[in-house]
Amino acid sequence: MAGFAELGLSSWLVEQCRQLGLKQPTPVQLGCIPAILEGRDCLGCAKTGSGKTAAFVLPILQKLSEDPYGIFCLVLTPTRELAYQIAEQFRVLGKPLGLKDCIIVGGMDMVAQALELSRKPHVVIATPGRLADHLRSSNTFSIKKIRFLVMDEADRLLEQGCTDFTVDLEAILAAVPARRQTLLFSATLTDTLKELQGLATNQPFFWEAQAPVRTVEQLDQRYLLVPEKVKDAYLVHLIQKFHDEHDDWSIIIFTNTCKTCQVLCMMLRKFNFPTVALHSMMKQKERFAALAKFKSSIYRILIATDVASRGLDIPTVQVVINHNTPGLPKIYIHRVGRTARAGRQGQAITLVTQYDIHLLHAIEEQIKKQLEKFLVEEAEVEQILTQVNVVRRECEIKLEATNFDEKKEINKRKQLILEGKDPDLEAKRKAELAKIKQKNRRFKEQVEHALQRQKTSGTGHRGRRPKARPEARSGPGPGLR
Ligand SMILES: Nc1ncnc2c1ncn2[C@@H]1O[C@H](COP(=O)(O)OP(=O)(O)OP(=O)(O)O)[C@@H](O)[C@H]1O
Repeated sequence: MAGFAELGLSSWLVEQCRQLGLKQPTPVQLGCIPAILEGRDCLGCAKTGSGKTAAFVLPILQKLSEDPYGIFCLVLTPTRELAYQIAEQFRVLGKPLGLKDCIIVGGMDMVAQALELSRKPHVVIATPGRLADHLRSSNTFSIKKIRFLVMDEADRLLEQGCTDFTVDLEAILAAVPARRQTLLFSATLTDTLKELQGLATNQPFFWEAQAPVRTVEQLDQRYLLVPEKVKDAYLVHLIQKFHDEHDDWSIIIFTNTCKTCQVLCMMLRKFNFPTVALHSMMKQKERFAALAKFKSSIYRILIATDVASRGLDIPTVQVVINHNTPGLPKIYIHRVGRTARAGRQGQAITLVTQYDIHLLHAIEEQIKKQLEKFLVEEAEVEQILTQVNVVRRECEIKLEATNFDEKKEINKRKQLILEGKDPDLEAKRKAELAKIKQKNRRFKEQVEHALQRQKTSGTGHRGRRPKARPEARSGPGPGLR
């Protein structure tokens, strides 16, 4: 197998890899590094924890060492925490170069960032919203001459989720040169490949890991069927079990909303589990502090929304628990990918309520693997059921007293005003967009059902309009909020 030197990397970079303990390139590194060094655009799709970051950091550092200037490279990433993690890889691998990097993310001081940008760092690592704000409001820096544009978690940057980056990306793309190398990476690139290909037009090199299953082999994936009303008792039971059976344990729990995340964090603390929360309603400093405490194992449980589902590399995480079944298979892939990284073992347990079984099936279909049932001692769960429900209710009441919902609404409005938008108009626009999306989704489901029916009946009637089946019209169950 080729080593880092055979990929065309300079000896100083090979030495940096050795010092970091990277002995052999991973497949995505083997595939992408030579193409990037040749000057080609690159779309790299490989499983979670397979070393995609170094696959772009190493060749960029090599090119930077040949022709150093600032701003040489711009890396875009969907979350603030991920921006810091990528910057760290640049710093460690680029140390002999005296690399200057700059992190531009929301929630941090804008003036200090503007100053840093004006000092022409070699590499800027940014979340789109804050970088676009700087482009709109400041002329003390330019990204007109960048050689590399990297989009990490590229599919997330392009999709129109609850954080929609489209407008900010347009502003950024208008400010970068047409002649550049564009590198796009994710574990789920194939879902948005067409849109992404429009961005990478310079002899694009597409690298995708060939594997029958879309999640890593070392990951033990299970589901636990639980009634909606008592799922928290199962959660507490699961954590207690890991606590009792392992000396050294570390768990990430994913929830669907900031409020659930906060309530569950309070609840788990009441049960004396060392828990920290991470969600977008927290101040940025609190977010960083929480992550640092979890990384250093001061706290063994991180309870988070999907703000932590992508990219975070915390080697000590042995278990991921999905408190809700993710509504999209790709969210599941990224969440469970927080464990079993870089060849390590890991376990993922997804709580599935009576309303979420169709979501579980969709996940299994996408990852091309059936999840096994996780077995628990029901009697043990029953013993704690009432206590857990009472504690959760207490925590809810306590949280409500802090006006959590109201604060969330105010925060949202503040953010929109800062972006120069009218909050009321935005709410209307969002509602309309949601309606259109729902209509499209229903139509897609109807077509899929019709096709499925055609396939099973084997008649193959062509040109017939698909009829809606009642369940296709009913939409997601209450489990999917
Ligand atoms: N060649 C290598 N040999 C051993 N470990 C490696 C190698 N390259 C990277 N790693 C390590 O593997 C871990 C995962 O890498 P990385 O965070 O880049 O994964 P990723 O593919 O970007 O995952 P995700 O899709 O979750 O973002 C890191 O801790 C990194 O240091």
